[in-house]
Amino acid sequence: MQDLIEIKGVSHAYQTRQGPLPVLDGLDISIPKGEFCAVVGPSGCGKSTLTRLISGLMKPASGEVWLEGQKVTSPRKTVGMAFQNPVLLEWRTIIDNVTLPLEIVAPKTTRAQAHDRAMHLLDMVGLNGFENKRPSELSGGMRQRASLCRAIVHKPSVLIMDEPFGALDNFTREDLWQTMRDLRAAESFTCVLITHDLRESVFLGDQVVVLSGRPAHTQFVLNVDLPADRSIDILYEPKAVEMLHVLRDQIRIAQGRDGEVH
Ligand SMILES: Nc1ncnc2c1ncn2[C@@H]1O[C@H](COP(=O)(O)OP(=O)(O)OP(=O)(O)O)[C@@H](O)[C@H]1O
Repeated sequence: MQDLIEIKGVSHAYQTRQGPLPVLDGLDISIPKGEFCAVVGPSGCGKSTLTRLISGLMKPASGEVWLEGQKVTSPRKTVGMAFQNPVLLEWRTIIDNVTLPLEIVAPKTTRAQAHDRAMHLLDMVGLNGFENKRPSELSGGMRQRASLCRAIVHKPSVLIMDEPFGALDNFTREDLWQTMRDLRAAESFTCVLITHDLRESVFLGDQVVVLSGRPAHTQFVLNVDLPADRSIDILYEPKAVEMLHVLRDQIRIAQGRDGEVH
């Protein structure tokens, strides 16, 4: 089967006043349709750069990114994105924030269809009853739930998330992991998650890709051989604990290659 996301020999450097800054170096990642790929690596190794390349916001200096059998050369409608900062528009209600992508990428959607789709998702993430609130009336975790709904409201085939749970406290974060697990079971997207949290990568991932220090290549790929309907408790079981040890060792190796880690 053809992989839904293929990153083939991708290298990239930023032009800075000090000269070129090589960030990615011959990166290879393959993600089968419907799979969840968590990407971890030392700070500053190029993880966010990778999300910009997959989403088509930037072109790699060399190598190729393919989505659904097509080479990525510009931003695509079939991609949804969620970031650490949910960036909801304060002058719109929560439901109007969630339906926003439909106005942009699917303008033929009727108001009733958009409303039903958004309410379905808000219900799934536990925000039924908050649809007419403004973003500032919600907690950080609730805003991030709304942001996840907005990222998938147009049924993207690819969901790219850059540290979406990074600013939340531990308990809220674990709640959001479970919400993400349930959304994933109900909707059919292929996912790339950038995270600094190894437990998050094991809980949510089908594979965890460890990037080396900058310029990053694929240092290690862990196949997360755990049941799809995993609960948080699974993270305390020996198999998951062993995976976390392996990943921690890999991060140490990656950090050793790049002196600039915090
Ligand atoms: N537009 C840009 N111009 C120049 N340098 C950049 C640009 N964007 C990012 N960089 C640099 O490229 C490197 C990789 O950045 P990137 O944000 O992709 O890393 P990251 O792994 O996501 O970082 P973190 O883990 O800290 O979020 C960093 O050293 C960063 O300072």
